[in-house]
Amino acid sequence: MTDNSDRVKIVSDKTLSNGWTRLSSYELDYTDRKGDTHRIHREIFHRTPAACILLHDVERDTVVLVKQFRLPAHLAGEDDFMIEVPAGLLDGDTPEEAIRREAMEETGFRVRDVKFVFKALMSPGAVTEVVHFFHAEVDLTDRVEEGGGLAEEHEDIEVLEVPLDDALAMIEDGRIIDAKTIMMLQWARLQRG
Ligand SMILES: Nc1nc2c(ncn2[C@@H]2O[C@H](COP(=O)(O)OP(=O)(O)O[C@H]3O[C@H](CO)[C@@H](O)[C@H](O)[C@@H]3O)[C@@H](O)[C@H]2O)c(=O)[nH]1
Ligand SMILES: [Mg+2]
Repeated sequence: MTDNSDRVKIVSDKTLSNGWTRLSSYELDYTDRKGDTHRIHREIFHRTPAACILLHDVERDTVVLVKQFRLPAHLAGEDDFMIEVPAGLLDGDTPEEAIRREAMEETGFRVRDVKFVFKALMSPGAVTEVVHFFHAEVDLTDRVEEGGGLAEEHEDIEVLEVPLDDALAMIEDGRIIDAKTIMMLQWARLQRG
């Protein structure tokens, strides 16, 4: 990693809103590649880290997806119910602990061996969220609970088992528009060779 920290000096950080997610307004002095320093203003959402997982039944070549209401999709004029890979916030756990917990809560699948694949910033211009991506092989005996999400959190999650090829087709026809889900399904396609 290149250390460019001497090119960035945070001048001020003002909290504009401090609800579920903190939104802050920054002033920073940024020194560009030519060596000129500029005062820049940025508004940033301080999102905590998250994890997601592709649960793949290799034998049947199916993947486990979840479908749930997403207000931002509704507001953007897209289908309110998004089809995604299981995901959740780390809530202070390690990424691996968190994704085992979320897989169980959302899908009822017990995850045995889990493989870290990559991590990604999903909206690096404005959002601090880092998502850790995992993969696990599952079979029918791993579905030990119903899933569906936490009732006390008003999660209302439908669990889908979809052939990988059908899920890939759902990217093409626009039924899957969630970035982390598209990334994981494309990754699975590449693994298959
Ligand atoms: N009170 C309150 N609760 C919220 C709010 N936003 C979310 N929640 C609750 O916080 C929990 C978040 O559920 P998780 O399963 O931990 O996260 P997620 O919503 O699935 O988020 C994942 O996918 C998102 C969309 O791709 C990502 O944005 C997110 O970082 C993560 O990867 C849910 O119970 C939801 O009700 C809010 O503004 N206020
Ligand atoms: Mg979730």
